[in-house]
Amino acid sequence: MPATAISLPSPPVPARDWALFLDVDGCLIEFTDDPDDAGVQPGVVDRLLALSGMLDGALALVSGRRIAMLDRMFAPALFPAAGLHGLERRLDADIVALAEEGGADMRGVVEDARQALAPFPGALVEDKGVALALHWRAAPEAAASAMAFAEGALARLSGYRLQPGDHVAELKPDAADKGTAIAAFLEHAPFRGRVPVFAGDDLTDEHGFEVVNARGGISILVGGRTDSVARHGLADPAAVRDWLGVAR
Ligand SMILES: O=P(O)(O)OC[C@H]1O[C@H](O[C@H]2O[C@H](CO)[C@@H](O)[C@H](O)[C@H]2O)[C@H](O)[C@@H](O)[C@@H]1O
Repeated sequence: MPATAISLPSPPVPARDWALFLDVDGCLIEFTDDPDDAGVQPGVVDRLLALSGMLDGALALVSGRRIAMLDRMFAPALFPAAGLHGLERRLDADIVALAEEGGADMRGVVEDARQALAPFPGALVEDKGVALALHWRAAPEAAASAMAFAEGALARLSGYRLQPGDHVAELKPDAADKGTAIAAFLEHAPFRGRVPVFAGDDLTDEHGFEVVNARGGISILVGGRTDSVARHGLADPAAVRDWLGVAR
């Protein structure tokens, strides 16, 4: 039975035998109206690098963003990462893409999405190549139109699924999710054989929580969602940074 975040116990302090997986938006960093305005607070990168050293490198970012965008946000660090909700992966040097860039069908959907959201100032279309996000954080009145557009567009995109999120609807290939990405990392050094720990806030993170729970790990819901399978909770990104030991 899912529990409310407020009833979830806090996670233990990070331990040397963990494989630590961290979601980004809404978990490590606060939400902003425009995804391009989101930034990583001072001290976060240095602390994550220190934690990665403590874990012999077993720390990865697991995000809906592209890995190239994560690299810009967390520069100069290049952490192991899963991007696009698991469709991109980097264990050490190279980024492996599990789905091809969107073709003509996707280009048409992107153009039509821009038209569908044009009447709603502040609503945004984020073109991620193989995936597409329709955002309405700054235009809540666009929510129903964005969801209706995304549901309708699925018929035009073979092999795609709708990934709902926090003030966002995303269209992405159904080839992977955050759970399959975490499971794949756990097959390889330095992640293999460690206690999997995953912190995240959104519906896409539930796939990761399920994998971590099934392996006896530690799942951590950030925020107050009430429909999660996570077994631990933290209130917000500031609490996540405190838990990780980021200096204030
Ligand atoms: O898996 P995550 O790292 O949490 O990424 C999920 C999506 O995050 C971004 O959108 C979210 O954050 C934006 C910036 O704060 C916010 O404006 C938006 O409302 C949120 O949904 C990102 O833009 C997406 O591509 C990610 O999939």
